Amino acid sequence: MSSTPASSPTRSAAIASARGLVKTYGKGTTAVHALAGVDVDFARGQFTAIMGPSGSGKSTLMHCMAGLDTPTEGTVVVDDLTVSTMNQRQLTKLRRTQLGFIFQSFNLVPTLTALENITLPLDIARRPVDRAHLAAVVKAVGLADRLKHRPSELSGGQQQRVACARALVSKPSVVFADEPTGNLDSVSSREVLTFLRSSVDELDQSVVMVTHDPVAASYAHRVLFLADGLIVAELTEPTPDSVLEVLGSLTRQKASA
Ligand SMILES: Nc1ncnc2c1ncn2[C@@H]1O[C@H](COP(=O)(O)OP(=O)(O)OP(=O)(O)O)[C@@H](O)[C@H]1O
Repeated sequence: MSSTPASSPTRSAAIASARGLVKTYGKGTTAVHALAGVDVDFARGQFTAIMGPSGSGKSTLMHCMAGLDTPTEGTVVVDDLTVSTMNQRQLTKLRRTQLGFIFQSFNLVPTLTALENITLPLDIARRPVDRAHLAAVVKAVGLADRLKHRPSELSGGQQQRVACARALVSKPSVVFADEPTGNLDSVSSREVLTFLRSSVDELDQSVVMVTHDPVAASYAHRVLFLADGLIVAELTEPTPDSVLEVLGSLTRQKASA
């Protein structure tokens, strides 16, 4: 009998997790505890948003999870691989083969077409392009008639949708998105967020997104709230109003502390 991926005893329910995650910048009296002992599980096949005030540790958490930064203490596991003990060569391979990234600033190569940008990670890794998956991703981001355009010939929203397709085309274990709608108007933001959500619901992707925007967070299945380097609250099935309410109560707690 073949077992489905979800029921396999060897696959954990969390696509990425951290235990006792500490990140300290600097030393002695000038030390900044960006992460102060975070325990977190990001569910497989879910869209998770990370929110919190400026300086609460959101980017640091994402960077430690994605092997872009090294934790001071604690363990990070992504798709059953222990990231926190990897050397630079292993981290590079992990990022190239297992992870997808979407940044606020799109980070497309200006001289390449949209299609060449999308397949670039596979070309760099010398991996074959799964044509059926590429077609599904291109269709999902609604870029089929823009594939020959260069980034300068695309709107900001279209450029970010190219970046989304690039992040997904290699079927990564998890996509990390850092403020993906930070440079977009509300219409383009909605397109990108709808795509990210559908990549989870329809393409079985796992997505972790840092955002300041309660509307963006409401597209996620779950929102985690950071304050002073710790996860202090969470919401499932968020709405913009419920997210704003938690953010407001965190701000009030901070003001009265
Ligand atoms: N390379 C660094 N060197 C020193 N301190 C750093 C460094 N990176 C981050 N920090 C500090 O760590 C803390 C957490 O930063 P981080 O960027 O993770 O917060 P954030 O929640 O993502 O903030 P923002 O919403 O403003 O982007 C802040 O106090 C920040 O100043």
